[in-house]
Amino acid sequence: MADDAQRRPEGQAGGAQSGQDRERDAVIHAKLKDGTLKIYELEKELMPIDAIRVRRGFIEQETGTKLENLGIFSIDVDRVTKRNCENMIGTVQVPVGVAGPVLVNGGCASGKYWLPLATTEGALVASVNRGCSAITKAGGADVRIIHDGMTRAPVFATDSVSHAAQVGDWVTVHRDELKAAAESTTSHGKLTDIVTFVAGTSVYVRLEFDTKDAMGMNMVTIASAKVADLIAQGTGARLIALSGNMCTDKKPAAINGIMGRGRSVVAGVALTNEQISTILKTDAKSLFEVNYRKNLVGSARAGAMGFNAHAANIVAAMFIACGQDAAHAIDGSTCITTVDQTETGAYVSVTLPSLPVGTVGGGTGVDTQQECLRLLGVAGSGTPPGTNAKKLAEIIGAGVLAGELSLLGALAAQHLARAHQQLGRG
Ligand SMILES: CC(C)(COP(=O)([O-])OP(=O)([O-])OC[C@H]1O[C@@H](n2cnc3c(N)ncnc32)[C@H](O)[C@@H]1OP(=O)([O-])[O-])[C@@H](O)C(=O)NCCC(=O)NCCSC(=O)C[C@@](C)(O)CC(=O)[O-]
Ligand SMILES: NC(=O)C1=CN([C@@H]2O[C@H](COP(=O)(O)OP(=O)(O)OC[C@H]3O[C@@H](n4cnc5c(N)ncnc54)[C@H](OP(=O)(O)O)[C@@H]3O)[C@@H](O)[C@H]2O)C=CC1
Repeated sequence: MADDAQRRPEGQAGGAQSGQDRERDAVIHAKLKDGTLKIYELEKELMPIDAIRVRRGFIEQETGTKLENLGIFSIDVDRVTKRNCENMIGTVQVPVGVAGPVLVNGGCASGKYWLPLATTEGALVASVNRGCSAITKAGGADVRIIHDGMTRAPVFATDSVSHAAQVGDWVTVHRDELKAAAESTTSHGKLTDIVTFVAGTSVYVRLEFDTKDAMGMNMVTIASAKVADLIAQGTGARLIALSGNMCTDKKPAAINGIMGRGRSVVAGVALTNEQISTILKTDAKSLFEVNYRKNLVGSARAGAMGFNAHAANIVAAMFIACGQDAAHAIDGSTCITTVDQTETGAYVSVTLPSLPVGTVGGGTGVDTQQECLRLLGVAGSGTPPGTNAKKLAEIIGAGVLAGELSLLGALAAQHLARAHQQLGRG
């Protein structure tokens, strides 16, 4: 943790610049302008808080834009400039709302949770809040992790299709050796599966890891580099790229939906007719029909890879609040939502095959994001390792279920436009 000087926003207590400071900044700006100093080298000469101010001042000059709000923040920039962001000039503030409490009956998460949602979309928090209320009144969401494994798939070039097939055979025979090499790079990660895919002379080796409480992309990438070197040495195949896109990271892909990636989560809740009527202002039949014609048939007709209403909304908002990699919101979009009519109402579920989340590493240590993780009781390493990340995945699964319930309800009741008129444009 850095001292207060590191966190002090310019313009707040002690942040006012003296004439001497301004002169020093002007000298550095001149060096940046003539290229004798690069903007990414500022931290070598200055404290991070000063490097950020000087860089921002330079960008203000270069673009003729005043950036006074970007310069107001409370996070520990000493840590962030080392681990999370290069060429930092400030922060963007995203409003965080809470929804809940939502009762979760999970394999790891158990109890009532307030969900932090970072968003600028009016009506989103209200919607999730309504869904949480429905879930909690219904006795809670059943949530389970059905698969857990982060993947990296290097691509190799071979001389012929028979050579490509040999690479697959070699990997099978040397599996234990590859596992030992991968696990020598990490004290937490475990190599749990290896699957090879061939396309002509290209071979993709999809390596899957249990990453415990880390989302794991750095951990898995480092371990995969070691494995890839052994495969190249042992088979004569040429390593073309450590990521061959069969991982698949940050692109929507059927393989993630079928085989899972990160934590695969299912969440479901049984609602009574009374709960559907009083909380969602609709009935089970309408909920079923909206889900069928919109989420299932509509998505199929559109060629969509997700069969849901707005799962990515909740995933993105919770990912941003909780320091997850925001690009992975794309994985949230592949959710499948189902509505089964029952004798007493409806059973609604969401299946998220790919939810890459962690409670250590990446952005989880940034002060504001860490507070959101603490709010959920999942910051840092779990006991045993892995349980905190699984808890977080289950809580997000319940949040997605809440969002789906509320939006399906609003669509069934013809309330969508009204809600956004009232809450999204005030
Ligand atoms: C807006 C509601 C919730 C009103 O819902 P309502 O049932 O008319 O309102 P209500 O006044 O009867 O309140 C019901 C509950 O909603 C919550 N609630 C109500 N108001 C608030 C508020 N101000 N702040 C926080 N929570 C609020 C709260 O839980 C409350 O219960 P209570 O606590 O009073 O017992 C509802 O109409 C709704 O959920 N609409 C759907 C809005 C939505 O989901 N928008 C988000 C995404 S839309 C989008 O981005 C994707 C899209 C649509 O394009 C995807 C697609 O193609 O489908
Ligand atoms: N490299 C890439 O290709 C990509 C990187 N990213 C970025 O990667 C970052 C996330 O990578 P990730 O590997 O999760 O994070 P970090 O790189 O921050 O590493 C996490 C490390 O924390 C250590 N650790 C301590 N306690 C635990 C615990 N309880 N469970 C698991 N690990 C623990 C592990 O060390 P040890 O291994 O020594 O045990 C682990 O490797 C994000 O910033 C993301 O944006 C995203 C996509 C691609």
